[in-house]
Amino acid sequence: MNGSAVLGADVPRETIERLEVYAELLRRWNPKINLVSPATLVNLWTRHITDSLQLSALAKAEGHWVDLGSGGGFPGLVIAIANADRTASTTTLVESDQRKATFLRTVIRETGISADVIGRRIETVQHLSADVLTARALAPLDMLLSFAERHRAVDGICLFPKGETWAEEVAAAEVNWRFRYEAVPSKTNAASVILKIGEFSRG
Ligand SMILES: C[S@@+](CC[C@H](N)C(=O)[O-])C[C@H]1O[C@@H](n2cnc3c(N)ncnc32)[C@H](O)[C@@H]1O
Repeated sequence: MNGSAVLGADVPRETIERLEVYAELLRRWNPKINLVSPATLVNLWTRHITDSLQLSALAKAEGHWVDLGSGGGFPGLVIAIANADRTASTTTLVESDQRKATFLRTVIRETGISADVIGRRIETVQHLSADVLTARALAPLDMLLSFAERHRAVDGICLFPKGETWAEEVAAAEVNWRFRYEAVPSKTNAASVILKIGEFSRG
């Protein structure tokens, strides 16, 4: 299946072409470094690419987008590709596994986009001043908020895709944090949501 068949007319041709380059590289590298579960490759365009792309509609493109624990690039690299032609948008991907960081840099080079890859642990990276902070399948919400406390800009927002146990994660995080959230229904999985969190504090 190719990108235009899944994404449709709303997505610019240049974006689809870059995503197709990315998808091809991912299929080639995956047997060596397991970027995504091999069983999900058959649904790569919905399970990973569309799942990531839906986040770009939930915040303004301008500003600094930071994706933590990017792995094979979901959602951060897909968002960087979607925002590639917007000059006021920058992207940083944080991934401590050096082979995966090398993969991310390869996709950035081959697609001709610009994005920074930091190949270190989130806890050791200097404040990144993220206007939009994303992380998928990285850690429970309680820990994600600790990471966000370190890296979010004043007035920055968090977008965290979460699966069917999202309400339990919210309840567990409320033990240590005060926050309001919006649970935006996922377009790719009826049981999943994207947690959108603005202000939060320890409490
Ligand atoms: C389960 S994978 C998810 C990858 C990707 N976000 C996705 O949804 O496909 C988690 C990734 O986070 C990275 N990671 C875990 N802890 C990290 C840390 N403290 N700092 C930086 N990267 C980390 C791992 O190396 C791994 O690639």
